Amino acid sequence: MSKTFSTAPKQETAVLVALINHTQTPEKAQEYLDELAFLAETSGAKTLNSFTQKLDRPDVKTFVGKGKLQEIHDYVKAFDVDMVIFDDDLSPSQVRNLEKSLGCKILDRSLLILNIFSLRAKTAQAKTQVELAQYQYLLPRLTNMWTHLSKQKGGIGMKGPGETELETDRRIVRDKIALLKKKLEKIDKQSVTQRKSRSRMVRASLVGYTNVGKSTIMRLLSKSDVFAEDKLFATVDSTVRKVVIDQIPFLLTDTVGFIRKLPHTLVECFRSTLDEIREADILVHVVDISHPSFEEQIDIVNVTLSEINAGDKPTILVFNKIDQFKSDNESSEDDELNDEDQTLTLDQLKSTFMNNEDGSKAVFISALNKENIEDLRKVVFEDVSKRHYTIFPNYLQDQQF
Ligand SMILES: Nc1nc2c(ncn2[C@@H]2O[C@H](COP(=O)(O)OP(=O)(O)OP(=O)(O)O)[C@@H](O)[C@H]2O)c(=O)[nH]1
Ligand SMILES: [Mg+2]
Repeated sequence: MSKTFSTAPKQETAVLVALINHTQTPEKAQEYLDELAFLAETSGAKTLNSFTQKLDRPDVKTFVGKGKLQEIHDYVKAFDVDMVIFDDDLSPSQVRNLEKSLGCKILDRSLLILNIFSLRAKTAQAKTQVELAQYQYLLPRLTNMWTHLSKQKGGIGMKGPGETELETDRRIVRDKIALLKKKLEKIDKQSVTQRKSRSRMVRASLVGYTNVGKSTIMRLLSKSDVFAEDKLFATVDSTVRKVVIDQIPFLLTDTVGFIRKLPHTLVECFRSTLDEIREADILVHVVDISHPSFEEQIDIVNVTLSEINAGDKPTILVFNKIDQFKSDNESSEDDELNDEDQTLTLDQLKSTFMNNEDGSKAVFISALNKENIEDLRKVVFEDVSKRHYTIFPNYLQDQQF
């Protein structure tokens, strides 16, 4: 967290707001706030403070109650904060009320994630997908904040007689959505053709929560230069590389990471990118074992995989960052207040996950220190070659001609 993206003097400042429901422990709530702060940092904002309120359901008008709102207001004024970021989606009227009461930019979690995606997207496909998701997010919220749109687009004859600005804005956004959808359809057709042309190879996809080390592993396995960074959603486009292990070629895809409360519009718009996962023969599910909530993250990834109909593929579980897991445990042993059997040891975790009844495999590695990478290669290779020989029973003979 200490590394910030830029030291430019004009870095925007933010405060975070989250609700804690009765099922959440204070640790869990803190962790969610840390993740939100990480998202804010990734999009370039500096978090100054965070506010929480114990509430099972957000206040319909202002998300938090009156007293809390006053507290946030006083802080925002005192420190001249640029934006307040809420951990859940806000309704248009909540945004309006909050803007009025707090007098600064109001963002919710989806908007933040969409921002990051738009900063990260590189290919035409990803850019179009994000833009579409942004407009779809915008459409139902076109009440107050975006009326400037029509002013920008004014003068190009869009504004019919008797229409209000808002209606014009809505039409502009709807037209834009239709246009982007058409554009995406065209790009998607091209990628389907591309995927078909390489369908003669086994396909494995790296999947997992964001920032777990997928791109780092991709780089190790394919010896290629894939962008990895300690930021959320470093990868938004999927990257495909041909990998050969023991004469058997296969395709390895690095994909966009998943996260809690991933905006639904985003999942929808990324459908074609997620096709890479859906059409994969094998999933390599990467987990950051040093993260306190790695088990919850596994669940979130599994739920998201089911949502895109990729829930029942043969899967290799790769527990990454074992280097950090050790040091975390060592430091907690020094802590006298630490509840002794709170965390399982690495050995205990290994015996839990390596003896899976469903026959799925687990490997424990450190991509950073290149620990157990040969094991990983072996396990991936076993599954790839099994699959390969089912598709091409005579592969080695064929190769001789
Ligand atoms: N300590 C430790 N750090 C690691 C390990 N593997 C990767 N990292 C770091 O974790 C961060 C995220 O790695 P990435 O490879 O970008 O993760 P990713 O899953 O591709 O992330 P997204 O593309 O953002 O979803 C980087 O700072 C890596 O250097 C590891 O084994 N140990
Ligand atoms: Mg990545």
